[in-house]
Amino acid sequence: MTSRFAPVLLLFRAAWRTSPRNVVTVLVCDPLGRVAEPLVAVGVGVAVAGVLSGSRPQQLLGVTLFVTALLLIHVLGSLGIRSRVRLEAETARTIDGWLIQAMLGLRTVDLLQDGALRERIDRIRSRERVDLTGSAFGGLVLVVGAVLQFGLTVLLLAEVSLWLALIPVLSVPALRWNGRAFSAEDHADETAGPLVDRAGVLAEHLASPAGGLTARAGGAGAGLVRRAEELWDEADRCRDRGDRSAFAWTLAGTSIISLSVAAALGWTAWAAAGGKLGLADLAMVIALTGQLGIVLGNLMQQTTRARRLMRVARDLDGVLGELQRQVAAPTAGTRQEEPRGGREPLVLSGLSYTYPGRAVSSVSAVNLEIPSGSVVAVVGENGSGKTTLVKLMAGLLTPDCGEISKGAATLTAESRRQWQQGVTALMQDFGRYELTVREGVALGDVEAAAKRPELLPAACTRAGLDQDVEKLPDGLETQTGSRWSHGIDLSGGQWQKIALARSYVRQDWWLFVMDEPSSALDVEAEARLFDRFRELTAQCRAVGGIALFVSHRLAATAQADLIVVLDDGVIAQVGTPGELRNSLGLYQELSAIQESNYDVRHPLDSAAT
Ligand SMILES: Nc1ncnc2c1ncn2[C@@H]1O[C@H](COP(=O)(O)OP(=O)(O)OP(=O)(O)O)[C@@H](O)[C@H]1O
Repeated sequence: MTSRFAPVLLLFRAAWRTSPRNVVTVLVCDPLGRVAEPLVAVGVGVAVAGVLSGSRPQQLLGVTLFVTALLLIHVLGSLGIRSRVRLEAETARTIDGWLIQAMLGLRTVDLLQDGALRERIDRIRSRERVDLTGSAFGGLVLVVGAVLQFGLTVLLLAEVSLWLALIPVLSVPALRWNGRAFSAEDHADETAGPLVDRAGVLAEHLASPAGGLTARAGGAGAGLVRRAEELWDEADRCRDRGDRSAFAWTLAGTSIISLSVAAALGWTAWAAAGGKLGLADLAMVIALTGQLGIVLGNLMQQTTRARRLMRVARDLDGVLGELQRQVAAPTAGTRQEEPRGGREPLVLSGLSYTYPGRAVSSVSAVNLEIPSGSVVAVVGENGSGKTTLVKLMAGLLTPDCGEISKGAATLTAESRRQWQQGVTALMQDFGRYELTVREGVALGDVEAAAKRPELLPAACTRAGLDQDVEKLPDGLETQTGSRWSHGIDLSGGQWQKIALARSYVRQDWWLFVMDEPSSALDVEAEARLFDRFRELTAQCRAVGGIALFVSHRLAATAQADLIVVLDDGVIAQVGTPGELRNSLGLYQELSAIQESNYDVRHPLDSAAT
């Protein structure tokens, strides 16, 4: 019962939160405007009766009713439409805000790694869906209006004759057939949706500067366009099939409605000819049956739309529910001490993690003790689980089993917030925020940056961004990003330096995570970054913090106090740089490969000797 009405309640809550005034206006104006339409016919009937009986007051009443009904239709109609359009646009924003809030409420990214859920969220957040969800509440009110209008029309006809009232009721099957038309369209949309999405990915790629370049450089553009067109054509064929089927059902529905209206008119003529119907009733019935086709058509249209809106609302309710359940998931019997720097080591025991939908664990039974005040390098081949491991330590993923603790603090669902409070991170998939450089860096700790603006230039210098900022037209105030007409697009390395500077803004950390911090940096910038590791080591020692960095560049690991070598999700080796260089194993193998690659002599040099 609750779950059935939950989506409707959700839509109402969203609309009410957005604008109670507009909700009331829509609730009052739309249905009343609809109900006023049959009253025009009543006005006609009363006025004709007044003319026939020669009663002036009755004539006046009829005309007043007629004019008032017309006024109500226009005034309430236009007020209702205005408020509904405003409400729809604003509610769409409220709902999108709720989704973003719910996603931000997740302390881990576990759920967001689930491809199926991501797809559902992306679909709801797509422009078209957001608009549809925003209009859902107004759409349901329109259905209420259409039902009331239909009900009042039937009642007024019943007032004249029960036979007459039965005729529009007979056309109710048209609504069922309309449902079939909706299902046919819906099925076509479901089939065409993934094809359109794939074509969209190709089109988006081709339209982006980077994708356009790939297409031109490789000469693959024509092939990609052809593939996108094939996908669109296939989607169009699916939709055409759906449209044909829907058209057949709709035609059947509208035919039965037309037959009903014709039957109503026929009965009226027959009854009038037989003297069973007075002139006043005749006038009202003709006016009502004239409207009947429109009333039934409107009912059909609104109920179809309502089905679509309800499906979107159910999707939204399901996704929000899933996200919120995760946020509120209780964990019993856990400690909530806040991890701090200090002397206690960070201890991982029996830690394993498997991504949703994957059969194999990305991190398996990891046991590790990391002393406080140390800089730790995590190395290994592609896909060995380095990012997964550091994300687990940062509290961004929830292990399937095992425990992470530091002193009295254990990382649990309840303590996650405090745990993350002391983490600063530069992740491999860092965000490229197209803001000013200052704003992009300040995101590292918005409050600290507002209180102590001097943190920003210092963080830029530490990240090696200062020289780039000097060359930008407005320094720190330069607008970044090619989406803005006055925006400056940055190089991959400059974006990475901004992300690095962001991680340096936070001051009160005990865990500093850098996942491939130099992947986009040039040789000089990379050398400066690792040179500055001495500062980081000193900082770690001073506060008892831990700095973790993931790197493919094994030479950089010489700076670390400890190196963790991962192989297929398990720890293959742990030791100091000296220990690992001198022991046989994966670290030595990988180092040998890298060194031999850097040692390759240029062919021209070889030829000269
Ligand atoms: N979101 C995800 N969903 C499913 N599997 C994932 C996801 N992210 C990573 N994996 C898988 O987990 C394994 C470990 O990935 P991870 O990113 O931790 O490796 P890595 O050592 O950091 O690799 P790289 O050096 O390429 O960055 C890989 O097999 C990868 O395919």
